[in-house]
Amino acid sequence: MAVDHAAAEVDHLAAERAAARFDVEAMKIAWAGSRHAVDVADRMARLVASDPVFRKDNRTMLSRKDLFKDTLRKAAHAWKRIVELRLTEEEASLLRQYVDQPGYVDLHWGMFVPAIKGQGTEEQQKKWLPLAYKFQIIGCYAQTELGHGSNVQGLETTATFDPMTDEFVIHSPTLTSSKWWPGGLGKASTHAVVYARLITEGKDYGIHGFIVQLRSLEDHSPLPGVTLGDIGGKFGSGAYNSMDNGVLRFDHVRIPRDQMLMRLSQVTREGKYVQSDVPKQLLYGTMVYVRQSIVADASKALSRAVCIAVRYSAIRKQFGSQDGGPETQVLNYRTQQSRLFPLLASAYAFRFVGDWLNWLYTDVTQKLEVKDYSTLQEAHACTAGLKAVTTSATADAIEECRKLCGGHGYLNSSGLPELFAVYVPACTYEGDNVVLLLQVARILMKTVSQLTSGKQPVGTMAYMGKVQHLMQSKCAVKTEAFEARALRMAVNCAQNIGQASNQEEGFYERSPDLLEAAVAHIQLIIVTKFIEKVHQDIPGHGVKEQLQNLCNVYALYTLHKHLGDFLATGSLTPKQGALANEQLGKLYAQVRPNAVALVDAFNYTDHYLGSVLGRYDGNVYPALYEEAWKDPLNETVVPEGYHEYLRPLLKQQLKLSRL
Ligand SMILES: CCCCCCCCCC/C=C\CCCC(=O)SCCNC(=O)CCNC(=O)[C@H](O)C(C)(C)COP(=O)(O)OP(=O)(O)OC[C@H]1O[C@@H](n2cnc3c(N)ncnc32)[C@H](O)[C@@H]1OP(=O)(O)O
Ligand SMILES: Cc1cc2nc3c(=O)[nH]c(=O)nc-3n(C[C@H](O)[C@H](O)[C@H](O)COP(=O)(O)OP(=O)(O)OC[C@H]3O[C@@H](n4cnc5c(N)ncnc54)[C@H](O)[C@@H]3O)c2cc1C
Repeated sequence: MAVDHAAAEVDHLAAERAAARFDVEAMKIAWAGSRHAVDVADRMARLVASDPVFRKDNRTMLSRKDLFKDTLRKAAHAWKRIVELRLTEEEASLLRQYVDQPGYVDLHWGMFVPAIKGQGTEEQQKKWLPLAYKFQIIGCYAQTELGHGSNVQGLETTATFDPMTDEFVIHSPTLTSSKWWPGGLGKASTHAVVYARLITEGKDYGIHGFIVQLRSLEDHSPLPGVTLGDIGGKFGSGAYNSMDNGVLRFDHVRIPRDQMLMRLSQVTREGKYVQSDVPKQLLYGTMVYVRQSIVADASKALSRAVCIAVRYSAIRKQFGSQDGGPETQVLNYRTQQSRLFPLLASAYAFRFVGDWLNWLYTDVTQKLEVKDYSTLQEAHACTAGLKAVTTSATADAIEECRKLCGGHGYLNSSGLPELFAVYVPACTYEGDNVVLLLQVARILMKTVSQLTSGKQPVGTMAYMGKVQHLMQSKCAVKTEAFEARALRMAVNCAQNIGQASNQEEGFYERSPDLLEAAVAHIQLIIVTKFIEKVHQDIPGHGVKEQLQNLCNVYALYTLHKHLGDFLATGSLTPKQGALANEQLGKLYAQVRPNAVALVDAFNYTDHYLGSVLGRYDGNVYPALYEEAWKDPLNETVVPEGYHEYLRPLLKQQLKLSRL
């Protein structure tokens, strides 16, 4: 008798859900942060999913031009709905998230507005923000140039003050000074916050921000002296090609003096440069803000990939029966579990560390308002380091999820290729991950050097103050081992640098080790914040236990993956390392019955997930089959090109065979 495999697969997810040993609804709250957060997210996700304008299943088949126009249409429609429904800022931002298509709006709200808020005076905010809030202007963040991205101090664009006219002259003196990459610049933006070297009274005062109008508000044409366009197609089909990353050159473009963002420093009518009493690093404040939001985004992207891979692994069956009986769900293979469950645990880990980072950012911002700059370094180290570690891990994890889904993972309809292509530049934008980890390493070296002077490290570096204890102790398999590993790696680097002829040379020579020391420090933060989370009061049947398991999986997996560090620094013995690995295997067995419910707790709609493999109902095979027929290649039975290229070839073969 023919078995209806499709019906059997659907039943599988129901059986998986029934087997879960915890309250999924309560876990949704633990994941989202509150009942309110679950409800708002749910409402916005459904609003987007039910609106045909937000359809995205055909995205990878659109040409670049059509994709861009589709992005403009979606952005305009989203704005219309936001205004019509009088959505709050929280609701509007979630709605944009669920539209799930990179576009100029991200940079307008994500960087242009925050740059004016952070670096503009009150007057400048009063003038520019209402225009931006109502979309009467569209803005982008124009910092990176063709020749310089990572090295902000190396930017070449100039803003020279002309006291005769009370204007700045913005100029691109070389090809390499062309602004290159800013999202939204290529086709959509009317304005930009442009970073340029401020020159007044013949002196170069370094990089400052300026609001510059680029396009006419009448017909969108570039203003005189402005040359701009899109920089061209990017990695993957669909994906980040919806974004108009742009190029921009200035030929002596004049702007009024009051368009220099003057909260941090000013130029007077006479051309005098006046430095405010705030640290100049606040110029980098917008980047700090975006880096913390990128950490929150990492858990979103990772949880999407993991949700697809877990559900599909529960559906997919291979081997296990020689006699026609049911085959084994691939989720039951130990290898599948050991590849997948650490990623599931990482999604939760990044979610909680992202929440903590958001708290830290808010706290630092409040302190800055009362001129307390004491936590600026902590904010920089944590945002830079966590951005680097979480985005690298997430990009690798999405690719691993694709492999975990076998051949079907390679299809666009799995959603994974596009998710990867959209996500992977997060390792580069907002600071190349290596460059950011070296920033963390510099702060670690500074902290180690201050230990001897008796200065007590604070915040996430406080553990370094326990130097006597951590350098000597034998550690149990818990946070202390992570602390000892991170501290010992940092101290080793500092000692090696100390032997070099000078500090800079030593830092340069030891930079590969410094990267690893920085990663160890950041992983300690992630583990610590996860542990702190599970120590909180978490309501709901079995929820705390599940989070405890995932926390242990994250910590032990990280330990297993970096066992070399733990052994080399003597933070663990080989026996402890082996025991930790044993324990990890046992934890996977505890995660297994809960895996599907743990990804259900992310509460993603099928629309947002965008994957036939990750469908909530598990009805994978009919959906895959149906999806294939939608490909433009299947619009005709005989392909275009048959008469030109296939038929003559086939006829020729026929003639040859008759010879
Ligand atoms: C709800 C809304 C959500 C919104 C989300 C929106 C997200 C939208 C996503 C859209 C997608 C993509 C957007 C991408 C946008 C971009 O990519 S914008 C461009 C980003 N560019 C970079 O990140 C450049 C990276 N480079 C730098 O940051 C600096 O050049 C670098 C820090 C590497 C070096 O700077 P230098 O000035 O040369 O400084 P140093 O000598 O190394 O350091 C001097 C001291 O300053 C301290 N420092 C450095 N940075 C900061 C900082 N950000 N904050 C505080 N302090 C900082 C550093 O520790 C040194 O301190 P010391 O003197 O030792 O005490
Ligand atoms: C999709 C996307 C969107 C973007 N959006 C914007 C935007 O809206 N606005 C904007 O201004 N910019 C934007 N950017 C630019 C982005 O911020 C830069 O690309 C990023 O900061 C990296 O700089 P870079 O390209 O100069 O890389 P490079 O610094 O040239 O990196 C090349 C290599 O050199 C290495 N390297 C560099 N410096 C060091 C060092 N000191 N020590 C060791 N290794 C080093 C890096 O690790 C990397 O391997 C965007 C980029 C992308 C990809």
